[in-house]
Amino acid sequence: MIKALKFLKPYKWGVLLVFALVALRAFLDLLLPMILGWLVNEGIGLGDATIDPNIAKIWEYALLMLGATILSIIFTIISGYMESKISAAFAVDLRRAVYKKIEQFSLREMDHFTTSSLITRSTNDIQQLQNIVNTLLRMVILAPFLAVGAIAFSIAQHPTLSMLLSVSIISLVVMLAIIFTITLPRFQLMQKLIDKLNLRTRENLSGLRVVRAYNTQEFQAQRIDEASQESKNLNIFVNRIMSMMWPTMGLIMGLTSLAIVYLGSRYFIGIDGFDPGSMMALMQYSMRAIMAFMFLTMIFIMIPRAAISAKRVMEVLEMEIEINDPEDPIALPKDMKGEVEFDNVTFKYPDAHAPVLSNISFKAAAGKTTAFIGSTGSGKSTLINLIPRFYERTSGTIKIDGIDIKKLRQEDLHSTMGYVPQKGILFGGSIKGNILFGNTDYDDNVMIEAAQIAQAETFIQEMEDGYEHNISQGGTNVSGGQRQRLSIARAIAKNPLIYIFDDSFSALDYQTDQKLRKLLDEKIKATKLIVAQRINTIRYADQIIVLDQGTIVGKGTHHELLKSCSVYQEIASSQLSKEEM
Ligand SMILES: Nc1ncnc2c1ncn2[C@@H]1O[C@H](COP(=O)(O)OP(=O)(O)OP(=O)(O)O)[C@@H](O)[C@H]1O
Repeated sequence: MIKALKFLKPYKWGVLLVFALVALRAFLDLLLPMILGWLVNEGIGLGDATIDPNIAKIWEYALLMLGATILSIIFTIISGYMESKISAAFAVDLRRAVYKKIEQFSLREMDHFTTSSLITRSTNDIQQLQNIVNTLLRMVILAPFLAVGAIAFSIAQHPTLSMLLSVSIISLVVMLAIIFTITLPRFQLMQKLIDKLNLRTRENLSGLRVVRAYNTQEFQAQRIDEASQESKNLNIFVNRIMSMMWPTMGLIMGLTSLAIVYLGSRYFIGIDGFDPGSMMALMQYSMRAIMAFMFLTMIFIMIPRAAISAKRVMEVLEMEIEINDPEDPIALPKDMKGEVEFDNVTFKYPDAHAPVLSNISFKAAAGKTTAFIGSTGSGKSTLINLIPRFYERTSGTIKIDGIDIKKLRQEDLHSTMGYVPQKGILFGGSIKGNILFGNTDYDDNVMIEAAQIAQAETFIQEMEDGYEHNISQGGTNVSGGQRQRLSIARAIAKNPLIYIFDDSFSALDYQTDQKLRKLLDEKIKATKLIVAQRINTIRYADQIIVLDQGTIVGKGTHHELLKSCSVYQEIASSQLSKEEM
């Protein structure tokens, strides 16, 4: 919690001003009952029927009370405005920091938190913290100030009667302690249930078509309903208990007033200068003291609740990032060629028992095409993901032009690469924006040539606004093949040294696949690393690496492998005709 509150540091002067305003307000609030007491005694003259009301005094004290109230309102408005502004700015800073941190996450850290939980943490949890900061700014000074002030003034009015307050305050604190002992542990559970609800809703919405096609709407709805019921039941339970808080407090306040009036008028009035004005003031101070203890208890209660959200947010911010830039990075040489080398690389997923890649060694020559093939789950995507350091190899070395990629800044490393993921990913915005995503020159000719090579130009031109056509969020208004081609065009427009195609041609028809690869070979002289399922996509590659259960079982050209590698032969025979073989 304290660590999260450090994000308030840039606003320390604002916070101090709020505290000063709140203290002034509390001071004015404490003056009011005293002035009321004077007004009653000196103005109305209650308790002595022989004295006429002193209208001048009533006016004087009434105006004094009005002035104090107006000032208090002004301070409250200004401090309220500042509290909202500071807490909103605090939330923005925190959200920005969380987002910045998540951006540095490797896939390992993303797997650790899960996307849904990261969304809840950066929205709901930060919102909770914003609310708490807002409330704390107001109460952290007000509550102790009012509590001490109200009790001191009560004692000054009548030490014996003010003992009643201790009974009221103890009952209040006991009542609140019971309520919060029951509810607090449930708050943590509540955040977890929100995570779960988010996860299920997200899963269901992104797989909506599959859900419909398999007529499992009811089953899915039931799963969401289950999560939502759990959250609902818990919310109802917590709110039911919390709803007892205000009425009980009202009861305690009422009983305290009653006791003061009864005991005061019966036993103490007229003794030792205890007059009706003092009794009224004492009543008002008691109310304020009870309120103050209510605020104080709420602070103690809110802090653990906020601490839960703060902990979840700080977990993200403090997550040790596995993949960091080296302290003393090597600058990218100017004349890079783009040779990629794996030297005895082994990789194990964090929670897995066995490595998915073992002792991988190969060299992908600069400017040549190296392809990876193997059965599903053989480790092709994992291998290719190690090159941009999306995952960190467990042992061995990966080099580009002889430089260990660990010795490069990640930004430099990524600047050498055009990465096309298995699932074409597009962003909301124009086609142009998507293609020129990594091209800092924003050159239209580059865009058009990239689209031509990627076989995307024809369908782009058929669209009403051509390159300005709007891509909806997640690229849902283009087909799978179009999405892949636009992703490929994006990599080409970046003009990288090394291309990484992670099964990026799978949604293309045979003809388009052929044309695209032909143009890639003719026009692009960079190093190409291609993961593919189809032999036809890679048969002309300069080198083909065959993977089986995470190890290399064959290396060579199509013809060499057909002769020497049984796994390759098996894949080829399942895909090619006898003549092609
Ligand atoms: N994030 C992950 N955490 C743990 N294990 C994983 C993770 N991703 C993949 N795996 C496991 O690693 C192995 C290799 O997966 P990978 O995706 O690299 O295979 P692939 O050859 O690319 O498969 P495909 O051709 O089906 O895409 C599989 O057994 C898979 O279950």
